[in-house]
Order: sequence, then structure tokens, then C-alpha cells
Amino acid sequence: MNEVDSGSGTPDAVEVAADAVRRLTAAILESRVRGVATPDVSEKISVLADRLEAVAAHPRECVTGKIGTHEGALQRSPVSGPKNPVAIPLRFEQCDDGSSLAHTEFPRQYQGPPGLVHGGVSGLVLDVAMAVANSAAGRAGVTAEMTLRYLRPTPLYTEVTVRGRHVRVEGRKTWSQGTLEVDGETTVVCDGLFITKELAL
Ligand SMILES: CCCCCCCCCCCCCC(=O)SCCNC(=O)CCNC(=O)[C@H](O)C(C)(C)COP(=O)(O)OP(=O)(O)OC[C@H]1O[C@@H](n2cnc3c(N)ncnc32)[C@H](O)[C@@H]1OP(=O)(O)O
Repeated sequence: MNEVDSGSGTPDAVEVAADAVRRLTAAILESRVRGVATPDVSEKISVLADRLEAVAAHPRECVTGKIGTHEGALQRSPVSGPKNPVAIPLRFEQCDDGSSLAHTEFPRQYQGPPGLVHGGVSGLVLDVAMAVANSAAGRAGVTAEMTLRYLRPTPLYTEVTVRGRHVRVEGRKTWSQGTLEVDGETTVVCDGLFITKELAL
């Protein structure tokens, strides 16, 4: 089983900052944390945001050049990217049979119904799980269609197993399937259709 390259192993300054922002996001959402509502704390956070925004790349630069490389896409992915504060982040492994596998716990910021993972977030994660499996099969492409079946609730703060597998191909079309599992029970199944397409990274 190989780990899919979504980081160097040793977190760099951006990864450490991204992780701090993740913790901050969860803390802001945590109703017990009243301190964040004080002007002192919120002003400090705003000052930092202003400082980073002032030196951030223009959005156009984010989709081309170095940041847009294959490696950059994984490291900044909203699912697996250690450099993306919005990411969970998930560390995918590629199994010997080509399927993708990851284990995670979803924190509060991914909540839909109280205590449960938002269904759209499940879809987001499964899209990438399938894309990683497709990529291993040499069938990278864009998502054309996804059908999600929510069989059981997926709880927050509980170990969730994420799997993606490549099912079959026909011309430019690739069919794949992804699942979320909790305690050995499948909670979400996603069937995806991907179309092979050259991406201008
Ligand atoms: C180790 C490394 C790991 C790396 C991991 C990578 C991680 C990265 C993870 C990132 C993951 C992120 C993933 C993302 O988020 S990808 C972002 C979300 N997806 C998109 O933005 C796609 C937008 N759509 C398009 O670009 C085009 O419409 C596509 C490319 C899909 C087709 O336009 P194109 O002009 O090129 O092709 P065509 O029209 O000749 O159609 C071709 C065939 O396909 C069939 N068809 C088309 N659409 C649909 C449909 N909706 N349902 C059913 N069938 C459909 C069509 O009937 C035809 O079939 P046939 O007539 O030949 O039988």
C-alpha cells in the first residue's frame, strides 16, 4: 500500500498555518468558546487575515504555474490538501488492487444535521477518493456525474473509512464507486462517471 503524495511528511510553515486555521475554525464554531466574540480576539484574527491577503497571489496565479501542478493540486485540494485550511485533510493510500483508502474523523466544521457529516461533504470526499483510484488506473478525468445514496447517518468525531475504486471504462468514460464506512457498516455509496480530459494545469 502506497501513500498518495499529498505532502512532504514534515509540515512546512504553510501546513502548520493551515492546521492552526483548521483548529481556529473548529474553535469558532464551538459554542463554549465565548472568547472569540471579544473584540480583542476577533481583531487579532482580522489583522492576520489582512496581512496575509496583502501578499497573497492573484487568484489567476493560483490556477496556473507551479501551484497548478499535479503535486500542487493534491497539496491544495479541499479534501486532501495539508496546505488548505478548508481540507480535512485526508491522507489517501493506494491499495495493491488500485483502490484508494483513507481513515479520518470529521470535525464540527463539516456538520450538516446536528452531530452528523453534511451530505455534500460526503460527496466531496468520495469524488476525490474515486479520482485517486482513477488516477492509479491511468484514467484521470473530470467528474461528469455522481449519484449518492445515504444509507445511514455518518457521525462527526468518529472514525470513518473512505474508499474509492475504479469499476470499468468505455472510451473516454470511466465509472467508479466510492464508499464511507463506520464500524464496518456502509453509510454512503457514491457511483461516479468521469470523462477523460486533458487539464490545463
Ligand atoms: C497519485 C496521484 C493521485 C492523483 C489524484 C488526483 C486528485 C485530484 C482530485 C480532483 C478531483 C476533482 C474532480 C472534479 O471536481 S472535476 C470538476 C467537476 N466537473 C467538471 O467541471 C466537468 C465539467 N464538464 C465538462 O467539462 C464536460 O461537460 C465533460 C468533459 C464532462 C464532457 O464534455 P466533452 O465535450 O469533453 O465530452 P462529450 O460531451 O463529447 O461527452 C463524452 C461522452 O461522455 C458523455 N457525458 C458527458 N457528460 C456527461 C454527463 N454529465 N452525464 C452522462 N454522460 C455524460 C457523453 O454523452 C459522451 O458519451 P458518448 O456519446 O461518447 O457515449
